[in-house]
Amino acid sequence: MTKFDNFIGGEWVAGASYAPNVNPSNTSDIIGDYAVADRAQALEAIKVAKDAAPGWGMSGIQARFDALDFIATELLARKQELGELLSREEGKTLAEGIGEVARAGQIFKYFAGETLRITGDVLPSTRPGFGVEVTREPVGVIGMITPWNFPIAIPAWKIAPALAYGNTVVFKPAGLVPGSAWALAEIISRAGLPAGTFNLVNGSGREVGETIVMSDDVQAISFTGSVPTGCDIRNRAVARGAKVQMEMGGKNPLVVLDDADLDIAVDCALQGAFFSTGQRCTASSRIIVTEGIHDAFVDALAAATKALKVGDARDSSTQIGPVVDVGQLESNLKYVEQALVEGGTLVCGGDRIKDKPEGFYMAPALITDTRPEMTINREEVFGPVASVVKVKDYEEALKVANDSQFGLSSGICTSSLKYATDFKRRSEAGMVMVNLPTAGVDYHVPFGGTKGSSYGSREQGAYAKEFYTTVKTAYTRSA
Ligand SMILES: NC(=O)C1=CN([C@@H]2O[C@H](COP(=O)(O)OP(=O)(O)OC[C@H]3O[C@@H](n4cnc5c(N)ncnc54)[C@H](OP(=O)(O)O)[C@@H]3O)[C@@H](O)[C@H]2O)C=CC1
Ligand SMILES: O=C(O)CCC(=O)C(=O)O
Repeated sequence: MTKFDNFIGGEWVAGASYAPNVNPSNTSDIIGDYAVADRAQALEAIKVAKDAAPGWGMSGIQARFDALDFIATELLARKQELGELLSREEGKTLAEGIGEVARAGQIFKYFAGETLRITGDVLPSTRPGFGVEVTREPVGVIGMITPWNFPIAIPAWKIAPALAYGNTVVFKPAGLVPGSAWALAEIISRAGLPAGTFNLVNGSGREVGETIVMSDDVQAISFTGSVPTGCDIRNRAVARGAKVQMEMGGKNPLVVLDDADLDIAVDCALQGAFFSTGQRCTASSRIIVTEGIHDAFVDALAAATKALKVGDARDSSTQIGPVVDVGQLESNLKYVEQALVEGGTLVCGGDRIKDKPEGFYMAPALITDTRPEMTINREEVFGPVASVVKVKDYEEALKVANDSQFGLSSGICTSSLKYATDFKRRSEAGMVMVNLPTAGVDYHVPFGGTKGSSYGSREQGAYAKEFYTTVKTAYTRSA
């Protein structure tokens, strides 16, 4: 079995132990054994990142551009091969896996360009004879803790801006998907960065993650993952004075109004709820439908859901891959069961697919007759499960849509400019979609939410610099 090491201080370093990377489409397929770092190795990665920070922070923008452009170009050239690896270890379809690798490449291209666009301000002072300059400086060492559902795009949208703005990186990927992280690290290892600038420390959240969170030598933490883990990290990192940025999920509403185009609405719901096996923080897990279109919409969505082909992620005919692991599968099934106990009606799916015991396959679940206060409409499921809430009119739909502890993404299907405009203004979400699925975003604009979904400044696009830089104001006596 091939062994894959961690990357610390410019060297490939054996793990304190190794863990197998299992294919969720077929659990007899082991992709490789991946290094698992211990606390001492995490501390070593932090130390070398700290040592490298002054040098990389003072590096020229051409060196940063060249490194990021190199990474981008290789990711784009190898998107088929790396997309296949991603599908094999995470379970999203091959098309989605290839698309995600391409997206990671585009993110690196974008931030390569951003290195050439770092600006500041030159101002007169209020005092005669003085000048003022406002510049963007690196923050220092950035710790990155990432989830399993976007194993290359989420690391890319944290690592690329961190390096572009002159920071060094300690990257801890999710334990379930070390393969994409390793492949990305291997490309970065050849990008010409000084030793210690970028470090991969695959290891457990409890040991490696906590070491990163609690180290005073890590100036900032960027995290994506679950609410409990994110809140715990935020509380501890903020208490020691670190800068933090958290993306912690959603319970994203898709509103369907009577005047919606039925085909567009069904397509948005189907894609938003079930594609990527529903394992997206932007998934449309609450579908809020006005009463005039409700029955026709549910009938059409049920027919489309039943027709979805669930299967091996790398089979080209598959539309929905497996759930990522057995724990997530069991959790999804429990949420379906609880929705029925609380009064929901199961229209289709909601069970493990019996004739595919080799993987973690679940039939996409559509549940109707749900009420806003039911557990299924309050908590993030993170699987192929959608619930429908019937409402009287637009105002009630908006109220139900906003009635959530989360506020990541929201959507509306309507042919009315008036309702679309009003929804964009009054929806309490960080990202709003009109006649589009709640999931599926561009890489050059901000990503993030309101309320319990996010904390700290936005990720992606030019707004990323708020997190990855600190502002310095310099005064000069010029006369
Ligand atoms: N918002 C989103 O994009 C995502 C949301 N989720 C939600 O989270 C649920 C559970 O998924 P799970 O993967 O366990 O999510 P977690 O939030 O537990 O994991 C996310 C990352 O945090 C790490 N981590 C875990 N515990 C700690 C800790 N104490 N200190 C520092 N880092 C830590 C994990 O490491 P390790 O993998 O080694 O445990 C992983 O890298 C899902 O069912 C889903 O609801 C999950 C993934 C993404
Ligand atoms: O909607 C997308 O494309 C991005 C979603 C995402 O980042 C997530 O679900 O974690």
